[in-house]
Amino acid sequence: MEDERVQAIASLSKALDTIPSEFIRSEHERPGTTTFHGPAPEIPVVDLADPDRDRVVQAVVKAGQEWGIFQLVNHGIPAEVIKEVQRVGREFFELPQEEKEAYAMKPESETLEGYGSKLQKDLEGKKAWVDFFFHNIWPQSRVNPSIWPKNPPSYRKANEDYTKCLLRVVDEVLASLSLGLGLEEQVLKEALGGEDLELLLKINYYPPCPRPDLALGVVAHTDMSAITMLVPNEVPGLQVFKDGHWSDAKYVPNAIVVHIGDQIEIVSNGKYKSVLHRTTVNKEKVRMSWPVFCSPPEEMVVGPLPQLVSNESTAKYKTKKYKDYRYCKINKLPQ
Ligand SMILES: O=C(O)CCC(=O)C(=O)O
Ligand SMILES: [Fe+2]
Repeated sequence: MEDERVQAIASLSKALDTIPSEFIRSEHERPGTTTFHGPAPEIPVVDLADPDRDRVVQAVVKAGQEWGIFQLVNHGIPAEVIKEVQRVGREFFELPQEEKEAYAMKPESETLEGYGSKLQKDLEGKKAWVDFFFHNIWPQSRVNPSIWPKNPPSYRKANEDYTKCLLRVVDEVLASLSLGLGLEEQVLKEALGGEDLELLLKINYYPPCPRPDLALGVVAHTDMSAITMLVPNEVPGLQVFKDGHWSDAKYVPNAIVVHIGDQIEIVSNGKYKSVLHRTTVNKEKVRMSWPVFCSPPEEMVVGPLPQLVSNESTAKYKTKKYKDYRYCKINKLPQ
C-alpha cells in the first residue's frame, strides 16, 4: 500500500526525472498540449461585502450561468482561520508515511472518510498525481473527530473554527443563488436538505512532478455536490474548461473558489451550470487544496424545483435520491 502513494512515487520519480507510465496521460488529456495559452478570460470575482445586495446576486447569477465558478472576496472568513486550516493540513501530509497510513481509507467502509489515493486506474487506464484526505465537517451528527488527524494537535480546533465561518458563507451563496432564480432566499437550501446539508472536507496533496506536462492531478470532472467551497495554497494548478478549451484559473489571494456542482445545476433546471475542471501539477512545488463539498443528505430526493418547471420549460433532469445520483456518477453509469 505505502509505495502506491503518489507522495512516495514522487520521491522516486524525482531521482529518475521521469514518471511511471501509468501516470502519463494520453495525447488528448496532456496539459502540456491541451492548455490554452491565449488571453484567457478571468474567473469572475464576487465581492460579498458589497452593500448593494442586488449587485451581489446579479454577479453570482452571471457567474453561475456563464462559468459555473467564481471567486468570493471579502467573504468575512479571517485570513488566519484559513491559514491555520492550511497549516495543520500540510503538517499532516508532512508526517512520516507510517503515521499517515494509520488513517488509510478502508475499502469496505460505508463512508468515504480517511487518507487515500485512487488505487484503481480511471477510464483512460491512468492514475492521478494526487493523494487526499476526506472527512465530514458538518452536520455535527456526522462528524467523527476520532478519525480526523490527531497530529498536529491543533488539527481539530483549526477545522472546527473554519467550519463555523464557512457555514455562514455557504448560506449566503445559496441565498444569492436562490434569489437569482426568482425564489425566496431559503428555498434553494431547503431543496438541498436545509440544516441537514452535508459538508465534506477533502485535502488534496499534489506532490512535485518531474513531468507536469504529461500528468494530471485531478482529471476533468464536474463536482457532484451542490456547491464546493475551495481554498488552494499559493501554487497554481486549477484549470477550467471554457469556450472549448482548458485555461488556467488565476487565483485571487484569500478568495474562496466556489464551484457550482451538479445538484445546483439540477435543482435550477439548468439555469446554473456545474463547471468542468481539472488540476495540473508543479515541477518543483507541492500544490495543495481544500475543497469542501456541500451536498444533500443521501436520502434526499433532488430534482428540478417545481417552481421552475412549466409547459414552456420542461424538466431537463431526472428527480432521484442523491445517493442514487452519486452511485451512477461514481460508477460512470448514465443518470
Ligand atoms: O485542487 C483543486 O483546485 C481542485 C480539486 C478538485 O476539483 C476536486 O478535488 O474535486
Ligand atoms: Fe472538483
